[in-house]
Amino acid sequence: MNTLTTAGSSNVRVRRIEPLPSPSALVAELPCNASLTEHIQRSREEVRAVLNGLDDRLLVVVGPCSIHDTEAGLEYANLLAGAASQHREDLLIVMRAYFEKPRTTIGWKGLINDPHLDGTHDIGAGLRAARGFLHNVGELGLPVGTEFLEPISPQYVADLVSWGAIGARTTESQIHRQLASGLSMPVGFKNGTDGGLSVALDACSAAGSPQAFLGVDDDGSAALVSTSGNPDTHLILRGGSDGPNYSETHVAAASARLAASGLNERLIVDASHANSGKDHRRQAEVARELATTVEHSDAIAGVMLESFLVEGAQKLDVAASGELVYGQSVTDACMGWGVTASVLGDLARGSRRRRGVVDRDRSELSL
Ligand SMILES: O=C[C@H](O)[C@H](O)COP(=O)(O)O
Ligand SMILES: C=C(OP(=O)(O)O)C(=O)O
Repeated sequence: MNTLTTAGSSNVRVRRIEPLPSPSALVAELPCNASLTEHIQRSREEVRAVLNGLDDRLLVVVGPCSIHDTEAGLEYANLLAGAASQHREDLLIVMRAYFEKPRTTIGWKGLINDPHLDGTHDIGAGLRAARGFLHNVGELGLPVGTEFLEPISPQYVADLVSWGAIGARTTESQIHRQLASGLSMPVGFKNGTDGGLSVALDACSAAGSPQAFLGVDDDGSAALVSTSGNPDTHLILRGGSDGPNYSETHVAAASARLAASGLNERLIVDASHANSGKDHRRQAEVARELATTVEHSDAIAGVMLESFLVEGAQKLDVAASGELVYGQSVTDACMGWGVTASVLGDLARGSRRRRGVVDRDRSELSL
């Protein structure tokens, strides 16, 4: 149903306006039951404790650049749940499940915006698919992290999310800082695409403060939203057009700036994006370097990795209905599962050494 009014000077360039289900209607279809609620609350607390240094594990946010096929995403989630359990003493693993993609210019904007990958933009189905996916991954006992891009979509899915990110292209946006101030989970801000840290530091301060802004309520009606501020904001280093920023020197300098600004000096390092030049092979090398840095850097609370079942990326042409390779990214290139499993092992070893736990591999070797 098109509810567009074109009278006079309004909506001159709008083609259609179609109603969507309200957040409360979608939540009622797929409610967050008591055990899921308990899991989400507990995992948010765990993420918070790691970020604040109260839990000495390393947070690892790992998963596809974007979820475009929920079946392949769930197969990946099952593998990751196994790794999360294997490394639970050393790593707090959160699955990266991104449904909204910020684009440099144009391109597929993610499962919520275009779930059929064909330019039909069935956002109602996209919201339902994203919520269903989060529900299924939550049932596996795996916490999920996502990027929040649209200011309205969190009302449909945020109750199932344990960690949130604001991307490099929106960290400077007041709308996204306001949104983060009201989100119920810890939220990381990426540094700017130019590599600048100031925008992310400003974002952490703004999102940590109470805000009042325009939003929607659970019934989808326009509403004034007043927030208390998010005390769990933090920085994510993702490199920039001025080069990577994952080295120990970069991390120490960023941490010192955070401390000087009265912000959490512990941060997350993204091994992908401008820290790897979007090259999945380079990403694995960066991640292994980070595993070594972690051993003697308390500033690194977490690491982000882009990983899927099959390595690399494939081109998505929304106009052509070509076959897609199952389990391979349609946005940025990802590490394949085999390399990911080995990188997780290295990160677990780095975390274990930082925690001062005797490394069995090493002590056995020295016997
Ligand atoms: O992580 C994803 C991409 O890096 C980001 O969405 C920008 O992608 P683009 O430059 O291909 O549009
Ligand atoms: C878009 C992303 O990253 P960035 O904002 O750092 O480009 C992402 O993590 O998917």
